[in-house]
Amino acid sequence: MSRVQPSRRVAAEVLGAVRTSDAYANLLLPVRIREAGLSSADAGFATELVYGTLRMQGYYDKVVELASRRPAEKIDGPVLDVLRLGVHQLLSLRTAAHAVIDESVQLVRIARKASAAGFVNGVLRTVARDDADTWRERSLAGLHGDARLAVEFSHPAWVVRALASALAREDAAGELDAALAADNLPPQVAFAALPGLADPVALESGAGYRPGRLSPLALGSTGGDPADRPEVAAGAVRVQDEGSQLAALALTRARPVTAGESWLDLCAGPGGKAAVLAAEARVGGAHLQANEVVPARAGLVRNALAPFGSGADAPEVVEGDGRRFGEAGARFDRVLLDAPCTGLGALRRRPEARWRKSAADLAALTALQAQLLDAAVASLASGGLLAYVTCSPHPAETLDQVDAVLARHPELRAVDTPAVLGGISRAPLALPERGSAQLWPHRHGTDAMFIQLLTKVEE
Ligand SMILES: C[S@@+](CC[C@H](N)C(=O)[O-])C[C@H]1O[C@@H](n2cnc3c(N)ncnc32)[C@H](O)[C@@H]1O
Repeated sequence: MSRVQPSRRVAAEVLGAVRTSDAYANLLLPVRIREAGLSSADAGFATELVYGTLRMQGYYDKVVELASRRPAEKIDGPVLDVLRLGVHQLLSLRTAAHAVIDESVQLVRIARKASAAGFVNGVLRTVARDDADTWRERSLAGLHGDARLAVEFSHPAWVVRALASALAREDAAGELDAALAADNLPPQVAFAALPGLADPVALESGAGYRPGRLSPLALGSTGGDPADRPEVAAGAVRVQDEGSQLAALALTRARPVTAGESWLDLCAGPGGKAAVLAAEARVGGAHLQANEVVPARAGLVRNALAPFGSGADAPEVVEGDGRRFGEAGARFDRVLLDAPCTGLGALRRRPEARWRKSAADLAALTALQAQLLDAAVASLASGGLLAYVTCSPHPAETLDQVDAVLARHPELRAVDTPAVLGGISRAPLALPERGSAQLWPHRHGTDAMFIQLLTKVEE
């Protein structure tokens, strides 16, 4: 047992928990790393093993099937975890075969699957006999179209089709390979310096930061643990994708803020965009209400907004179903609907997400999105501004929702969102000339956020 490197052991445990108990790798892995007392080098290796294996799982299963002549679903879960980890090391990390095979055999023993030790040994020896290019050719032989891309880029076929149709709607079908490949690369860490609490220009020349790329709040990282930075610990600087920053700023900066405006964040958990809204609201003299239906996530929103205090001008956090805002009640000058969605735009940072969601989840999500959109429209004051945002490029969650809400509500008008973002971004944004903005990892280096501003005409 002692012959297994602790990082491999932690990685196998996390893969097991992701498979059996719906654990989130990004939440569980840091806990397991801490509990195992891994050095920072071992922690980095464990992270690479878990994230890399989960992202490429679809492709690795194809390799395992060819090498074992057995369908992956017929292989015992803990044994398959060890094989996936082994294939990742052999084909992507190019780790020495003897180390991978020896430790993989130990790992199945630790998983109490000693009877599979010979099988694991044989399969990984077969994989190690050929190089990554040979396995790639072999895995793709005879496959065409979506099925080929699904294996090559390790995405479920329905996700390949969703990305293809989103890109085709922008006349950018030729970018599909680049979009799929970008989902398999780790995102760069980006920070948001919250207006009024931190100054990105002052920080960007300091230790640990470099200038951001698109968002005027953004800072890049030169490495190290974000939690070690005092301004991060104080909540003045947050880890946040630049696409999310731009989505929040589209709402707050599309037009000047009038003191006394009231703003609503309808689906606020865990509070990343709410923090940007709260900072912008304070600077402009607006008041923010942040709503979240899941109590634990409402708690996260409270934590996210804690640096803004509890005075009369502090943001208010409320709990409940956002659809209740459609009933009679307060009207807001600006509303953010960052809707629950498939999350297909954040596959880089949630490595297991692509295997968890299915096309069947889409129908329930799109129905909820439409209801939340109706509530957002109802809660919007005349002349008010609504930002409909998803962390998904799936057209059923983005363009189709926008077309449908405009058809249901003749009082709504689409705002030229690429033009608004063009005025906010530090660098030109390659966006198609239509009313909606779709950011892409391969093109913008952000999550694939969709942003559509809408306004209610004055009655
Ligand atoms: C995409 S996330 C929001 C992310 C958030 N804006 C941020 O930047 O941190 C969507 C949130 O909507 C919440 N949600 C789901 N259904 C809801 C509903 N009916 N009413 C209000 N919130 C809901 C989810 O719990 C989730 O926290």
